[in-house]
Amino acid sequence: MRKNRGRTGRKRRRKQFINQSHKLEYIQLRKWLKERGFDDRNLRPAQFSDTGRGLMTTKTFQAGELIISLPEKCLLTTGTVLSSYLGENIAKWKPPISPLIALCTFLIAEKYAGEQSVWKPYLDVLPKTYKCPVCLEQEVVRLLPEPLRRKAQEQRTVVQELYTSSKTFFSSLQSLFTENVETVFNYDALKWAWCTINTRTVYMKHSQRECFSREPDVFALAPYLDLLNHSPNVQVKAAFNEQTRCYEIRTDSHCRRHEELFISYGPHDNQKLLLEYGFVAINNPQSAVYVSADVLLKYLFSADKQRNMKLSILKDHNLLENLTFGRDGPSWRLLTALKLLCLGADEFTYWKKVLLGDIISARNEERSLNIAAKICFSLIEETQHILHQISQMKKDKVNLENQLALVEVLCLEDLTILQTSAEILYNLHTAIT
Ligand SMILES: C[S@@+](CC[C@H](N)C(=O)[O-])C[C@H]1O[C@@H](n2cnc3c(N)ncnc32)[C@H](O)[C@@H]1O
Repeated sequence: MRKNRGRTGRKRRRKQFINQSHKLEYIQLRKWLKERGFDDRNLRPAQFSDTGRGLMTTKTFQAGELIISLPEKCLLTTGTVLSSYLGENIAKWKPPISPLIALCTFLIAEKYAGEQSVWKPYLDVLPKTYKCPVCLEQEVVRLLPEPLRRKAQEQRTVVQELYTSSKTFFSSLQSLFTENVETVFNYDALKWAWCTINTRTVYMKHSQRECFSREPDVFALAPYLDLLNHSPNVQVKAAFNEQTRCYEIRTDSHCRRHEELFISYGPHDNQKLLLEYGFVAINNPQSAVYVSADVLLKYLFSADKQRNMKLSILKDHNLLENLTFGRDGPSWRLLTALKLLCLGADEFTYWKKVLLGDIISARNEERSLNIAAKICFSLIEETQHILHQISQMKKDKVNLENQLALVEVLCLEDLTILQTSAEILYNLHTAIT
């Protein structure tokens, strides 16, 4: 069938969106930004069917063009915090707090200030909740694949410890608040501030200040600019321009009028995107399914006399981590680890050649491809099992619908990768037998 290349066809293929710029919160935000020297006419907030809220273009952007230039006055940095009513308390506090906790404190305090906050127009458009793992229910975290599940638990611990270790500093701010500081700076408030910073800041290096601990001071919240969503298929140049004193982003891609304008948050796979930003990108070319060392070892022959030596070689060469299946099949690292593990007793002396990528024997190639296929099939089964669990839970736990939907998308993406890998493995196997 011929593809419809007419106007209607083109229109139908376009993404659905609803312009949001008429909404009071965005009108107020734009007014606030205008007072600080930012008056953009090329981008509009919009709600997109697939990516949620983002920025839509009102003109075509050419590759290399400046898409946004946000004056320093609009940025929220540790400089903003230090020059605020919190500055004196932070400067006095020993041991010094981290730049991150300074920003969290400011966000929580300003949100509490409500109408009184000069940052209100910005705070009003910030998400009320997040979907980073620290915000997910434990029963949802348990459904995540490894190593994401482990990293999700680590993230929870990091935020909990940050809260515990900051409590005495928060108490020192009591004179600034009428309400009990324990109520203002509660765990949920810190989690919200932490996620705001983790998911929305741009990188901006600030010089080390005595009043802060040695942790890097590299964050800036950039109102409006932080409405830009991520696409794994674009590249951008983003930095603070010392001459113009603006935070600027240039895109390397062409973007047509009335489409969503994307930036890149970095070359992240879906596990990293979910961990750091609480979302998953469909058809992410960077994405991969991880094979843990435990899974790999399940397929090691227990009678293999060289088993321990093989394991220590893999460990020494950092080949027990980052073993993956991608859209182009098993990774070089996974196949190399398998080839080494599959060396026969008579082939073991060639282990260095395996690490260099040489073919040792047809037998070794076949064995390693067989095991790769077994692992791939077991991961397919595991992912299908999780998807089944998710569909059950969706019926029983309606309140977890959004969180479950996120894990479901991740699993579906993983399943596509694994099925593609299984096909590639089949073809490779057929080619050598
Ligand atoms: C810097 S903000 C971008 C604007 C955000 N969508 C909003 O409404 O405020 C980063 C957050 O946007 C969301 N996001 C970014 N890119 C996305 C995408 N391609 N698909 C879905 N959500 C995305 C994630 O929730 C992420 O934590």
